[in-house]
Amino acid sequence: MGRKAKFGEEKQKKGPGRKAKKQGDPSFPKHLKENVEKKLKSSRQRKRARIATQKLEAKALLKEMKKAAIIEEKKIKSAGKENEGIIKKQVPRKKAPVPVLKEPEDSEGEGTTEYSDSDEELQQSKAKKLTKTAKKSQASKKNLFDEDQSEEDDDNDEYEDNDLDIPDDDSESEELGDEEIEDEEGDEGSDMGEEEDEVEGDEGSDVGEEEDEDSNAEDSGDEEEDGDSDGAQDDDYGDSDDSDMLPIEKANKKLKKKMEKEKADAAAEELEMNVTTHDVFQFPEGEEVEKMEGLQDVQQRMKDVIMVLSDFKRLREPNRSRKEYLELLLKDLCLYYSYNEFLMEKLMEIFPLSELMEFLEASEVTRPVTLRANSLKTRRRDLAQALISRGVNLDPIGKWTKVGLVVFNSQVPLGATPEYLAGHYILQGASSLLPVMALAPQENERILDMCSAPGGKASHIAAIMKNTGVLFANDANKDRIKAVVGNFHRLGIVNSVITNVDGRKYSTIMKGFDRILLDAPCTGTGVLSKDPSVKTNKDQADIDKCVNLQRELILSAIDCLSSADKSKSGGYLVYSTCSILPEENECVVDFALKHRDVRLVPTGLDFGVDGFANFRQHRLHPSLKLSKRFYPHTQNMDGFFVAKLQKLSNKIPQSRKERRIEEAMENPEGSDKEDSEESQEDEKPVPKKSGNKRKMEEITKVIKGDKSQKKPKLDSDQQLPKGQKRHVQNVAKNRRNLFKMVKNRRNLFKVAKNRRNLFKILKNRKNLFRVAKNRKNLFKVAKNRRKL
Ligand SMILES: C[S@@+](CC[C@H](N)C(=O)[O-])C[C@H]1O[C@@H](n2cnc3c(N)ncnc32)[C@H](O)[C@@H]1O
Repeated sequence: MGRKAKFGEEKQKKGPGRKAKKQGDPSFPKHLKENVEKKLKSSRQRKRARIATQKLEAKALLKEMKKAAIIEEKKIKSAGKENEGIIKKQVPRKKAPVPVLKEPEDSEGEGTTEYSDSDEELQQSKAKKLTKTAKKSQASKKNLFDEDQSEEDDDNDEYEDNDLDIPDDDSESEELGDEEIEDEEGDEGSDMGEEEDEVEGDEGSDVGEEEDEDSNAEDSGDEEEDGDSDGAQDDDYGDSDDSDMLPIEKANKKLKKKMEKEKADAAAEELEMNVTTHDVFQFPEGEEVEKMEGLQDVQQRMKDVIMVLSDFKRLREPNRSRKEYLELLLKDLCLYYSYNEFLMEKLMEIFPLSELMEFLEASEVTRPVTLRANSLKTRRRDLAQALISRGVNLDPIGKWTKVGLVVFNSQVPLGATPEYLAGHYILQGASSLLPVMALAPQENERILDMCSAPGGKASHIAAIMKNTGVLFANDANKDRIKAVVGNFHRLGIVNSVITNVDGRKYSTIMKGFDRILLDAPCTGTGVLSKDPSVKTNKDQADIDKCVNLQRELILSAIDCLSSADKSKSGGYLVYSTCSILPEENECVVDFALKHRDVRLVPTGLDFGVDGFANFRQHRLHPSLKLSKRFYPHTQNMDGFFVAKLQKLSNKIPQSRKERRIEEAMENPEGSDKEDSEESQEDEKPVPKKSGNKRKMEEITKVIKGDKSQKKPKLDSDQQLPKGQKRHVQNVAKNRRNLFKMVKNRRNLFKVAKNRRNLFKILKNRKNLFRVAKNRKNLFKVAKNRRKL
């Protein structure tokens, strides 16, 4: 039998039964006493009362689930698209508490009891739970690192430091820890307000009446009652399949249905919007192009144009070309994302439209703060523990690095913690770990970082070398080199020589390095979120300037390198930039492949996008696919390029063009094929001599007649159509002129020859005068002699 409500009476002591312990007797205000007594006469009414209570429970749960779903959705949005991403755990261990709904399946009784509290109680219990789990969360992280430590105490190598990888099946405490974070966020609370009201409103309308009438018949506690209640639920939900379900399960089912419906509605809405767009979008005329009310209009037009371009045949306006649509899109993209047209065009050449949008969006979002644990001074797990205890929320970056940590939020400035000052870590973008990993430095090697300031990658190299061998850290910028000195001191690097030399001249100073990192100066088009000024201040001249410097630096770096046959460990060069422009990346490496005896080898990085082997008019070496590109929209890291080269010998191969010129000099009659591709790639101009030679050959051909070409047989001029006749006449005229030119030239030669002869004659004349003078003198001498 169910417990009866006691109106105004003192509580009766109960026995030690489970239910008696769990729940006190229900009590009601006295003024309701009479009504309730009347209304609690039939068992049917009591059943209905139970249903009402269950409904209440379900509503409360529903509300919780909605809250969690909204918070989760917000988090996912803010975390950006990281599905493919390497830094996946930017929003770590945050799960909507939806799975909690399954709990009652395993432990029915508990589930019912746990969620049968009133709304307020539920909130209170949650708050308590959160306070507990807030502590638990930090503790659990510590434990995680502790476990790693005990497992890997003998592990000193950062490449083997496989510690912090958090299992996918996150612990409960982690989930709850996140709930805590969610609750702390004030704005979420305000977002939820509306939702709560809605739910409460629903409650009122659904069960308000029954609640008033029957809420005192809460818990029967015997089996007969349970059976009845099932029946009652059947009545209520009208679904015989649901009869065995707990209210929580029903609530879950209901929520799922609601979510599906919302999803379907959203899809339908989008479809409708698209269809409308198809019908409505008209290419703007004249001033309409500039006349946009706001960014939303621009955005809508961009979407429309992309849609048209995606199915151009069907959706275009008949008299409009693809170029026109692209130009309109270019304008809108520049306006919407604040780029200059030059850079936007460059980006449009690199990415297909859909990917371009992803890239642009990702470039609007700042990348997560990441740091590298300095393995010379600490282990990543120890550092993580220390920082966690200071209120830093962090995680390993990903499985691909053993030293990187991503920071979600911090209560302390990361550049001023005792750990930072003691050199236990350095703040470094995730992407800047990649070139060093590709370089794979070894202990006791001689390594050069040609452009090292401020020393992030160089210090990473030194750490992997474990302070053995010699690391030359160079930079041409005197001021920036100071940062290298500072960082090296802080990080405890003692195997390094810091130099301040123009990298282009380094090979004249020092050679014979086992490995070289050339992290070249570049336009910075991969780090737009860090430096948005790049969006507007770059032009072709900047790119050309960078490319020329990069070409010179890469050749110089190769010249500094030991070749594979001389260096025990290989003679490797890693070329990297934080630009995504192929001109600064693949094209520079391709240039090096043509001008030095090097080959591309795999970077060893098993993620990222393959480099371009073809790009627009550039036909690059196929092995350029071995290079790697990294983008903010695919890896959630700065845009980056990494290529690894191995030097095979010190030979300097001639470029094809140089070979051709030499051949032409040796054999002027030889073939003179044009290689358009190379003429674009190579900077060196063709010597004038060869150009004149070619011109002369052409002239001779015209004069003598090109035997290789069939002459058209002409019977008479009358037989030719008008246009051709004129052409033939022109050719004849030109031919005559050429003859004249050649004749004149010959005459000029003759004139010159005659001039030369005249000079000779004059010279002879002078000599004759001299002879005559001498003769006169001789006569005088003879005369004097005779006199004597
Ligand atoms: C991309 S930054 C290098 C970043 C560095 N590798 C790091 O990880 O901290 C490029 C560097 O190249 C340097 N640089 C520019 N021209 C140079 C040259 N001709 N020779 C050597 N270094 C140069 C710049 O001063 C700049 O510090």
